[in-house]
This record gives sequence, structure tokens and C-alpha cells, in this order.
Amino acid sequence: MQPELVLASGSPRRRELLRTLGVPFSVYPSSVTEEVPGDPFPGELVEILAAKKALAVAHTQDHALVIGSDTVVALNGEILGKPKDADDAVGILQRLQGQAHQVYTGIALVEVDGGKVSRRLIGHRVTEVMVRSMNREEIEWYVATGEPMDKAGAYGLQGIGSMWVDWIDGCYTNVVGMSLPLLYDMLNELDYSVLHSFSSPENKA
Ligand SMILES: Cc1cn([C@H]2C[C@H](O)[C@@H](COP(=O)(O)OP(=O)(O)OP(=O)(O)O)O2)c(=O)[nH]c1=O
Repeated sequence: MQPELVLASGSPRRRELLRTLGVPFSVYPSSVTEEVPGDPFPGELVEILAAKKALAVAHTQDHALVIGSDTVVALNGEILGKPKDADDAVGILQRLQGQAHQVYTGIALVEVDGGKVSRRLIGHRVTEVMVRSMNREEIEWYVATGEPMDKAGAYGLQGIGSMWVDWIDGCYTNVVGMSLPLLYDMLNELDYSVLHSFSSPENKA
């Protein structure tokens, strides 16, 4: 029997993404602080935080595959997370517009068997995103919609923000919160078959 999938996330985007796989899962958001010691590169940071989230929830499980994830935006090597407030969101968007940046998302998969962590995998993907030039009115209007507030880089590619994204280079779902091709590979590596667990017809387009 396949273990239960547990999504260690409070992100509605990650829930939607996982739902598209059509496999049963439950959701247990972790309450870890998104702080790490030192000054890691973006790829290291998202892997550390993804593992931190997954392990925090893994310790509450008996038999499960726990998924943790973390997304940051990097602009010329500088890491930008979620905006602190509306002014911060305006500032982030002013910096992002008119040049390409990178979106890093880490995924950690932790297998728990008999209440103990038996195996774990960690990985990340990078997607380049070009946000076109936005004028002050557009930025302030966009921030006032509220969409940027809980998102790394202060925009949502899956939402209104798509109006200002000229192109992306790499995995789309990686930008929105979790690369599904990466997750699929990691699940296979830990012997979990999406094909054999698929049950939900609700996602037929
Ligand atoms: C760049 C980008 C980010 N995001 C979101 C995905 C993530 O939810 C969020 C990054 O914040 P995270 O700290 O990675 O995740 P979270 O706090 O929302 O949820 P949890 O830690 O419980 O898993 O930004 C989008 O929805 N669209 C985008 O285009």
C-alpha cells in the first residue's frame, strides 16, 4: 500500500498544484520560522527551508510521505522573499520590472515509517522570469489588489501579475510554488507511483 501524501504547507497555490496530480493527500501547514543561519545561495536556502518545513510535519506522522517546499526570488544574486507590507511590495516590483530575475523553489520529500524518518530527498529548480516595465500607477494599482502580498517577489504569475510577465524560461509550476515535474521524479524515486494512485477525475480539462 502506498503511504499517505502529506503537504506541509499553508500555501493555497501548492494545494492547487498538488491537486492537479489527482492523488489523495492531506494538508498540515508547518509553523517553522523562515530563517536560516549564514548567507546561503538561493538554491541552498530554498532546500534548507523546504526540508525544515517537511521535517517539522514528519515528526507528527506515523506512515507518510511529507512534502515541504519554499520559493524565493533572486535579483542579481539578492534574495527577495514575500513583501512585509504594501510599501515593500511597491519597492520590490519597482526593482523587478524591466529585467529578468530567477525564481528558486525547493522541494523536500520525507518518508516516515513507523513514526521514524526512513528516507529523504531534497531538490530545487530555477526558472527565469521577465517582468516587463510597469509605470507607477500600474504598480500601485496591482499592489492595491492584494495579490502580491503573500507571494515571493510580490507578484503572482498565475494571477493578475501575468499581465506584466513577458516570458519565462523554465518550469511554470516552479514559479507558482512547486515544480510538478521535480515532485513527480522525487515521488518515483521514493517508490510512490502517481499513475497507480490517480483517482480524481475532477481535474479533467
Ligand atoms: C513568484 C510567485 C510566488 N508565489 C507564491 C508561492 C508561495 O506560496 C509563496 C512563497 O512563499 P513560501 O514561503 O515559499 O510559502 P508560503 O509561506 O506561501 O507557504 P508554506 O511555507 O506554508 O508552504 O509565493 C506565487 O503564488 N506565484 C508566483 O508567481
